[in-house]
Amino acid sequence: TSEIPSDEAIAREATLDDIETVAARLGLAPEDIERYGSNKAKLTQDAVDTARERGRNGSLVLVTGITPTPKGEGKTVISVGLAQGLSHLGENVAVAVREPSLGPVFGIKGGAAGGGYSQVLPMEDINLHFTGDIHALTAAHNLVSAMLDAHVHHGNELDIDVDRISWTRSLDVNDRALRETVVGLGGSVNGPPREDGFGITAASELMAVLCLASDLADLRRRVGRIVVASDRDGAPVTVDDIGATGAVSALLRDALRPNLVQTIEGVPAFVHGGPFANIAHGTNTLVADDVGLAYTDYLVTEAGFGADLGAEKFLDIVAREGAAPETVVVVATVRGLKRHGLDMWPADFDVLAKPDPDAVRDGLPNLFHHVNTIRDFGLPVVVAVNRFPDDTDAEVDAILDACANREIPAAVSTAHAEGGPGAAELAELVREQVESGQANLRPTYELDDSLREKITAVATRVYGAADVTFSKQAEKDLGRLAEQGFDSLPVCLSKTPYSLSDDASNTGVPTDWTLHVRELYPAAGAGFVVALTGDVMTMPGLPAHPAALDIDVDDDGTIHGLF
Ligand SMILES: Nc1ncnc2c1ncn2[C@@H]1O[C@H](COP(=O)(O)OP(=O)(O)O)[C@@H](O)[C@H]1O
Ligand SMILES: O=COP(=O)(O)O
Ligand SMILES: [Mg+2]
Repeated sequence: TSEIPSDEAIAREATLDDIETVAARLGLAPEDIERYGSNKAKLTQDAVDTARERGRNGSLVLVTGITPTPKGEGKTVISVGLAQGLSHLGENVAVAVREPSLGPVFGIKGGAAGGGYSQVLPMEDINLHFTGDIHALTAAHNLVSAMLDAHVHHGNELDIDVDRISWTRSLDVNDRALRETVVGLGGSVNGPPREDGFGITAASELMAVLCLASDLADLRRRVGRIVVASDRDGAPVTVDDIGATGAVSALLRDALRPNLVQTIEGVPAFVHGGPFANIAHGTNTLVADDVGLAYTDYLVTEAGFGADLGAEKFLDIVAREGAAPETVVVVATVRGLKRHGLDMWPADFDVLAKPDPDAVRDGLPNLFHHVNTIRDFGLPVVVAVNRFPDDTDAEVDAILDACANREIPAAVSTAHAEGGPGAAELAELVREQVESGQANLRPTYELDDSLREKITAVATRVYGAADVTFSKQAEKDLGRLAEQGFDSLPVCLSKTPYSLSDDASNTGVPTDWTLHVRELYPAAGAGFVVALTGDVMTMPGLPAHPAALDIDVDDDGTIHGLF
């Protein structure tokens, strides 16, 4: 067992700088921030506008990873640790990560604020209510639902087909009981009854819109374009059509401004936006990246799950409008590679804790698949071996030796246990790769490719699929999307994160497999088409022993059990 105190104990021991001191490290004056207490702030609109004028001077470093276990392999920890490591090298640096969703906080994964001596603080605030952005998104999302049902109730002038309302409701909770619901029961005063359901707020298209909008005017245009239903002629009905655009934009006005906090070592941290990468595009807001790049020389940011999900979506969707990375860090862990080497699903963490260098070696093909994917995008890669306390030298060396044999720059990080100094070697390697100037991003597909070609390109070149099949429903969707002019949008594939394929039990690098696309729908506001594969759900469920069982608060207000 590791002798490192719990994340919560470390967070409680930490002394935080006043948020104005942190802002000053970015060259921001007190009037550039709106304080939310002494350790949190939002940037003012003026500060965001000034950042836009300054342009993206800094270099973006994207952190991704191998195909993970359900506990995650440490991308957020490495993102924070690397930013602290670069700061120790004297670099002007910030980190940008997503805001944790209450779903995983009370579910399996816990918070997403990093961990150990590489976490962003104040951890409790960030993991719970923070500055209210996710609450605002939930309210805005459900206002659209309420106005949609009210429109149907009061005469349905738009002739909305109640059996083809694609906009379900949202809550920031893991609750499988809400996946399929019926609303409008109780007679005509409440009706008409219809099938509905809930997705987790992280999966709401409003979350994606918040993360991709460049400013309030752009957010408003995107909100208005969101397709919420079809009418009885099959034509799309949008948020504009039901008149909800203004109210929704008003609810999201403050949420659009980036949140500023700090890492445990005082490095400025933007925590803003929170889409997951299996059911959405999985990276923080474009605004936070732009502000971070305007005020620093290095901005470290993370894309969710493995490189086949968050990184592919960052590079093929976000980087088309936002900044492209100068270097990509692929995080590998002994436990994550062992799981592949042992062909293990579900992950048994007791077995994974047992030293087994051979199993680590047998799992390496998964790491090299992701390294090759990033190199195919035209970007330099650095492998970060995120060392856990019980990892043995033999297991760590198995990874380092194999990287050395393939001339892949790699470094061990002990940033979880030691903070920035634990990522010094990693920071040196990353700085070298950034300064090499070799980055030359080339996306997986062109926007004028058909949706079918785009999906096939991602499936074969990034996932390693041999072929792609489209269900009858998906074939119909392809036709309708082309008719409605959505063919020129990028694609956002919704897939299990636990396998390169659409079947979580396929570990390592599956070969000779076919990706099954079952349905597609337009995220016209976010500006991409979502393709559903396998049985990925937009509303996760709680496990038998959810983290919530171990969370409590003392009478003096001290919260326990968050991690
Ligand atoms: N080196 C490490 N030692 C111990 N725990 C770690 C280490 N790296 C990550 N963790 C823990 O593992 C979990 C997943 O880490 P996280 O950075 O959130 O992964 P990801 O962002 O890839 O999902 C978190 O609870 C984190 O505190
Ligand atoms: O979207 C998932 O993000 P993590 O991989 O950081 O949990
Ligand atoms: Mg993370």
